[in-house]
Formats: sequence, structure tokens, C-alpha cells
Amino acid sequence: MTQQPRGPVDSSRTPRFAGFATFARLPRLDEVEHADVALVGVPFDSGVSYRPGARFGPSAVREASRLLRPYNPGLDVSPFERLQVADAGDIACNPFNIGEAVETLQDAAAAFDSRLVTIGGDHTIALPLLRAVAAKHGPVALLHFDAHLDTWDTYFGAEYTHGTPFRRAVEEGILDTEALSHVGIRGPLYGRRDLEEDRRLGFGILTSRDVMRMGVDEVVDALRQRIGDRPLYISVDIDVLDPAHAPGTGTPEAGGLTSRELLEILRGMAGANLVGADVVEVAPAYDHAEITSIAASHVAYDLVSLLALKEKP
Ligand SMILES: N=C(N)NCCCC(=O)O
Ligand SMILES: [Zn+2]
Ligand SMILES: [Zn+2]
Repeated sequence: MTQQPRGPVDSSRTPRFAGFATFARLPRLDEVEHADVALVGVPFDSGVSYRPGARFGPSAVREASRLLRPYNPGLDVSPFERLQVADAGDIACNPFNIGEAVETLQDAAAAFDSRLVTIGGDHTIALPLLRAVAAKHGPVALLHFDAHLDTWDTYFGAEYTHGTPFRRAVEEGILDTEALSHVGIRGPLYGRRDLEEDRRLGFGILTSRDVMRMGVDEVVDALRQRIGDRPLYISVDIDVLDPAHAPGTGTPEAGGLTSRELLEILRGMAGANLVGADVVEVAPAYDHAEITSIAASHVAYDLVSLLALKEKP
């Protein structure tokens, strides 16, 4: 290929509301020879326990990402200049067979030679994504933003659901159990045992209340200390945000983070050895004025920026 596109379409020449939506108006993966980072959608929500609809997350986040601009002042980086970043479209998974969908996604993710920032989809998808990452890097540190633990065992006997990916991942030995953190946990549980089992799996918790009391800087310090320079995977369930900041999601819980807090904690990870990330649980049917999909698009943009900061000088 000769003249390959790079970076977003220029919004001062082609209105940002025109044309097909790729993430941040970036080139499609099939338009470039190689991408350092690929944004990929996983329109799968057959693992949800309550409100369905995250299958429409990828397209909503792409639409909401039209307003993103190429320079990220929060991290002082122009991610699309440093790296070739492309939109790989969606991975099509069987909505009627969760086990098959998980396998399809694992194989598809493993086949990329780009780092992936994945847009879900429900949280079930984190398991196959982590498997693919661990196949390349070995067990990874996990920074998990969520209202929910997602370390429950089974629902209706099902092992693969959006409430269980991280228990499966620990069982499979694909996580580095010295460096597992949940941030933003809150809301009612089934019992105290949920917390005990979560702790036994190796997780440390910074609750939504901890974030409020400690403040962003102290939270970042604690997380950085735990993560060190291990290969790191970041999984962001958008319901970590308060329903005021993310109404469009399947299992909303009151008392969550603001989008500002979430973005600032993410920016605190600058320089970490990030190897992959996802943003999940955007369910646009419950959204208003794109509040949730805009938040998710900014989260994905900061995740790409973190990869850009790390990959090249
Ligand atoms: N991963 C998300 N968003 N939710 C998990 C909720 C599981 C439950 O209903 O108990
Ligand atoms: Zn959640
Ligand atoms: Zn979750």
C-alpha cells in the first residue's frame, strides 16, 4: 500500500458529523498495512443478568467519538501521531451460545498483531480478551473499574456471564494474583461472603467511598505501587460511573465515580506497562443525550493515549 491514511479525518475540512463512524474518525484497519493499536467492537450481550442492550455499545461509542480531537492535553500526547491507530470493526459472536462466543472472541483477539482497545459488549468478554493477552504476555496485572466485583461463581449454573469473568480468569491462572485491583465497588451484594471470596482470589478493593475519601492522587499512588511495571490490563465497566454520569448501562448502582474522577485515575497510569484494555457495558437504549457513550469514548481515547505514551519515546 502506498499513501496510507493515518490519524483522524480532518474535522476542519470534512464535518465531523459526516460519513461512516469509525472510532475518532480514524482509518479502518483494512485501509492500513499495520496498526500499533486497534479499536475493536464486540457487540455481545448474552451474558447479562439484568438489562440487555450492550450489544449496541460499539456503534454508540463510535458515534459519540466523532468529537474527539487529536491532541490529548490530559496526558500531553497526540496518540494518533505516535502510533498508527485503526478501527478494526466488530468481532461477530454467536448471541445464542455464550461458550462459542467466548471461543470466537478469544481466537479473534489472539489473531491481531496490534494492541487492542475493545469496546463491549457486556463484561463476559473480558475473559476471552484476557486469555488472548495472557497467551502473549503471561499472567497480567488487572486494574478493574466497576461497581461490581464480577468474581461471582455462576448464575443459573452458567460459568460465563458478565458477573463471573474475573473468577474464571483467576482459576485459569491468567492473572497475576499479586496485582489485582477493583476500583469503584459499591452497592448491595448477595452476602459478606462475596467479599471474602473476592479477597481469597487475590483482589484488593478501592471502593467508590474510598475514592471519595482518599482522593485521586492517593488512589493512583496505591494502584501504581501494586501494579509496578508488570504487564497491565485495564478493564473499565462503564457502570463504575454514577448513573448520573452513565445512565446507559445494564446494572446501574447509585453512588458512583464521576467521569472526571475516572479519567484522572486512568491518566495516573501514564508510564505503566499497559498491554490491553476494554470499555464495556454501554447500553445505549437506556442512555440520554449520549452521556454514557461520550464518557466511554473519552475513556477509550485515554486508554489509547496511555498505550501511545508507553509504546514510543
Ligand atoms: N458486570 C456487570 N456490569 N454487572 C454484573 C452484575 C451481576 C449481578 O447481577 O449480580
Ligand atoms: Zn458492573
Ligand atoms: Zn462488570
